Amino acid sequence: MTRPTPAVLVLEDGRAFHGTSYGAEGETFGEMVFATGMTGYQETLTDPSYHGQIVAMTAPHIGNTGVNDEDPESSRIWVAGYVVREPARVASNWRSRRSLDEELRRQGVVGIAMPGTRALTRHLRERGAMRAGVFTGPAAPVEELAERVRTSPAMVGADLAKQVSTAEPYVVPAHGVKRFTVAAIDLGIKAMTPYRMAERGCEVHVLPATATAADVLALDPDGVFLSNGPGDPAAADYAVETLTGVLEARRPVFGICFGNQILGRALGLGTYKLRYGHRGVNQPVQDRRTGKVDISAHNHGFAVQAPLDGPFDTPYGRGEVSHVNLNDGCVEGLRLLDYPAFSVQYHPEAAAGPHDAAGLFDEFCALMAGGATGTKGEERGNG
Ligand SMILES: NC(=O)CC[C@H](N)C(=O)O
Repeated sequence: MTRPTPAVLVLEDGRAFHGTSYGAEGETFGEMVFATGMTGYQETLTDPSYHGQIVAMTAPHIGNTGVNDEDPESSRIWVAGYVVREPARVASNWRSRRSLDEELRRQGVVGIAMPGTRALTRHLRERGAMRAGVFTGPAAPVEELAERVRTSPAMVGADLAKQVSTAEPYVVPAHGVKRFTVAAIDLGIKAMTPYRMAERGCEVHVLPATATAADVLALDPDGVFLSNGPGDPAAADYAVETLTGVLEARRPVFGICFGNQILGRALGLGTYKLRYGHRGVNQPVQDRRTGKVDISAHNHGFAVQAPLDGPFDTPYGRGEVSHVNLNDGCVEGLRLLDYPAFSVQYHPEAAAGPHDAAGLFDEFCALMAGGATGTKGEERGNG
């Protein structure tokens, strides 16, 4: 039997974890984060929001159901590196086409299987997300590797949305009768998001991250959607500028995750880096208006800073924090009170699940139907 190739994960603070190579061999650098979903590793790997991050799975056994051709959220794996405790030796599922190990190799994704995923998670929880590197094969001294990690790019200030966005616009047709035209700005969009809108009769025009407000408005959309995406929202001024143009044209707006942060910025709010972020499928989020709690899918390392004690002024009338996270109290949603726009920091498209928040897509459709708010009609009436 051939011996497995050794691998080491080195954090920027010098802590190292030893294991064996999983997936492609080589070396990789990125921000070290952990994801707590027990299911949905394919959706995690292919979520463009993970671009630039090395993801450790806290679920101890990964790869059990192999890799299928239906669940990817984009055309490729985006994680910079992958860390698991114990890879499944057998992939078994009726949809499985190949093993996860094979898929990681096929796509050149460097990973490590190591016993210390729990210690790693506790370390990140105490010290916060930090840069890391995975190195396979005969290892150089850890201090030397840590020094290389410390010279790799940091997540704060990173403008990554443009790197994952579609180069060309494309259209996802409405299922059945078309009710709305949606312009969706792809900052790192997941496949399930336009699908959820198409299911509700939206014809979704997906536009590159650098689309201008003029590009968006040229479609005469009933509503504008801002997607999730990787990187620091403070570095995406172009998206804020586009959204500002859209808000000035008074079109209904819905944003998810990065989109929530961009809406926050367009309203004049700041964003900040969370200590270690939320990545998983069981985060409790409370709707402050109804008190209802949704269990929801998350993947964010930044959050919006907004007043929690009541409505605040924005250039478009009053705004409020619509949702908060019950684990750490951070802002999970924004809503304008005098304008049809809202956003959430989490993932109602539920890929992977849960589906508690799916109704938010219906809320967007209700805003676009616009009877009550009538903003598009108003604008047209005035023009
Ligand atoms: N999934 C996302 O859209 C993530 C948004 C942003 N990159 C963050 O980490 O907070």
